[in-house]
Amino acid sequence: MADSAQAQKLVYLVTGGCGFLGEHVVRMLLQREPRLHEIRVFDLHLGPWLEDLKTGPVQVTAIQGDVTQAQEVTAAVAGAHVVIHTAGLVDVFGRASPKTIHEVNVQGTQNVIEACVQTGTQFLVYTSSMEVVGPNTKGHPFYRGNEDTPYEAIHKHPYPRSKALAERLVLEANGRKVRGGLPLVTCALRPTGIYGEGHQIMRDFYRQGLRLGGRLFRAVPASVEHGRVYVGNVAWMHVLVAREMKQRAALMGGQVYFCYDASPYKSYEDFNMEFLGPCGLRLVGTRPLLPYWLLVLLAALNALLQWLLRPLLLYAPLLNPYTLAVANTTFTVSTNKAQRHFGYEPLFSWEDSRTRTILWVKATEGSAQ
Ligand SMILES: NC(=O)C1=CN([C@@H]2O[C@H](COP(=O)(O)OP(=O)(O)OC[C@H]3O[C@@H](n4cnc5c(N)ncnc54)[C@H](O)[C@@H]3O)[C@@H](O)[C@H]2O)C=CC1
Ligand SMILES: CC(C)[C@@H](O)CC[C@@H](C)[C@H]1CC[C@H]2[C@@H]3[C@H](O)CC4=CC(=O)CC[C@]4(C)[C@H]3CC[C@]12C
Repeated sequence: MADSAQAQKLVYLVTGGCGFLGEHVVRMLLQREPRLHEIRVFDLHLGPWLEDLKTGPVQVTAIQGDVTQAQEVTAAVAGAHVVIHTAGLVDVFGRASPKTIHEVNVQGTQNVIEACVQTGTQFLVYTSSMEVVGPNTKGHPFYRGNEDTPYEAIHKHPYPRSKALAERLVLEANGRKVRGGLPLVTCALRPTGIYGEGHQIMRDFYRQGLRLGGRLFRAVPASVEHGRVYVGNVAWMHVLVAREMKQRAALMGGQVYFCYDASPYKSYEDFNMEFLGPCGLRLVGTRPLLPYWLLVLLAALNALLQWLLRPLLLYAPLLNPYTLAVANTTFTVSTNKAQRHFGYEPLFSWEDSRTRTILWVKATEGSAQ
């Protein structure tokens, strides 16, 4: 919102502000949004690191709350100029029930929208996902696609379904009159697989490799490319959209934007090795060591075990029918819509993103070297 009132002191609310992406958004706002008066960090689980942010000139307000509780959301939104809604259950491993995923990701998003309308907050940025598009259940590749590329989006898994429903709510809310009579301006950002400092799945792969004597075993063909994007660039895109959407409401309102940077197109596993290799791990096999049908069988066995063990414990391995299917389907984006609409350029180069991620992985549990 680059307007003449540069001195205007703004109040931002970041839901999910203590999550992997959310923390980077909070820190990016503090570093690169000069008009901030207050940043409200709303999350079910508040991080201890928030206390360290309270020593600066910007008021940092930690709010422990649940997006499924409308009154808690309304109280947190009231008085905010901008809401960046990243909170969500990012679960493709069967940890949460489909009902809970829907309640958090869809009803929670509806609560945020209604809170903006009821309290007069005019700008809402929603963290959507590539999964709103695909990969679809037919395994159709999405190769170097953009926001306008035709693609048969078919969702059966609770997570992508919830993201698609929530994104539609956000885009349809664009233009609604908020309290005071001004129009609500909404945007949805679609990151591909986010990586970087704080990525728990990367940490899980690292730990798995350490347990296996410094080795990981290829399960996905190197030819299956997956788009990935550095968390710092995703955070930067959120900050930039929030800044520009007031001046460019007619152009940006109700739009979706893929999050992208210069991260290379590689298979999910080969991309992870860009970071895990320098930390001492080795990816065994130039092609999958097990035939696909056996991987399908093992994934199904994992799903069965999860169901059988659920009354006793949570068994949620990385390999399940959904993760195997997604990992084995090419999904890459090539677009410049964010650059054309609001001047986005990645803040972090591939080299910088890679170095930062490697340093983080090494710091998590020392190096395997
Ligand atoms: N991690 C990835 O590769 C991608 C993530 N996204 C989206 O980015 C957003 C953030 O994802 P991550 O940072 O990866 O996940 P995360 O799990 O690290 O962060 C989500 C945050 O939301 C909070 N949260 C969950 N349920 C809540 C509730 N009921 N009320 C309030 N807060 C709640 C969690 O405590 C957590 O801090 C999500 O909306 C996700 O769908 C989109 C594309 C890729
Ligand atoms: C066990 C092997 C088959 C291994 O390769 C499985 C990898 C698998 C855990 C990941 C492969 C693709 C990932 C997803 C993708 O990056 C898109 C996503 C978008 C989101 O909004 C949330 C995360 C995720 C679903 C991501 C999750 C992990 C993978 C399935």
